[in-house]
Amino acid sequence: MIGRLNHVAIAVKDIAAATALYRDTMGASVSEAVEQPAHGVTTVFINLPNTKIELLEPLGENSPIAKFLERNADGGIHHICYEVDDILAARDRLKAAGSRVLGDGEPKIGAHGKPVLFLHPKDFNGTLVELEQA
Ligand SMILES: CC[C@@H](C(=O)O)C(=O)SCCNC(=O)CCNC(=O)[C@H](O)C(C)(C)COP(=O)(O)OP(=O)(O)OC[C@H]1O[C@@H](n2cnc3c(N)ncnc32)[C@H](O)[C@@H]1OP(=O)(O)O
Ligand SMILES: [Co+2]
Repeated sequence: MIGRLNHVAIAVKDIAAATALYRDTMGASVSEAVEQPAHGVTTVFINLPNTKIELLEPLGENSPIAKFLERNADGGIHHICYEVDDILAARDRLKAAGSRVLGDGEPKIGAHGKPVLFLHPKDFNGTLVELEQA
């Protein structure tokens, strides 16, 4: 069911500094910072030859990454995102298997303009999983 690795997300307190680190020190190609108010984060994508790194900085008062950054003061790997062909079919299969789909269970439009869903980290070996429709 799951396909390509779309991105690995890293939560950071200072996205400008993290972007400069990847661009200037690591020599990577980086996107502009984009506010994602529906998700409570600002994103920057680091484009690698085989996948992407998504930098996340909290946006607004109820950011879903705020507690994570309280617990991980230096930042850290926050989630991994797999592509699926049919997100509703994937959701229903996962729910039937007992996995918890976060939020109201309905896909939101993600950073790439495509539907996304999140799965509880406690159901996936301590890793928050995002699904994005390919
Ligand atoms: C830009 C759009 C999109 C894209 O297109 O790429 C994005 O990536 S948006 C990214 C941000 N959005 C989200 O993360 C949405 C889904 N997340 C959530 O609903 C919540 O963050 C959460 C995963 C339910 C966690 O909620 P929170 O209130 O922060 O923590 P809890 O105290 O409820 O945590 C319970 C339990 O889970 C552990 N945990 C929390 N976050 C993570 C994580 N990222 N990775 C691994 N484990 C995590 C936490 O430590 C708790 O464990 P215990 O202490 O053992 O109970
Ligand atoms: Co993501």
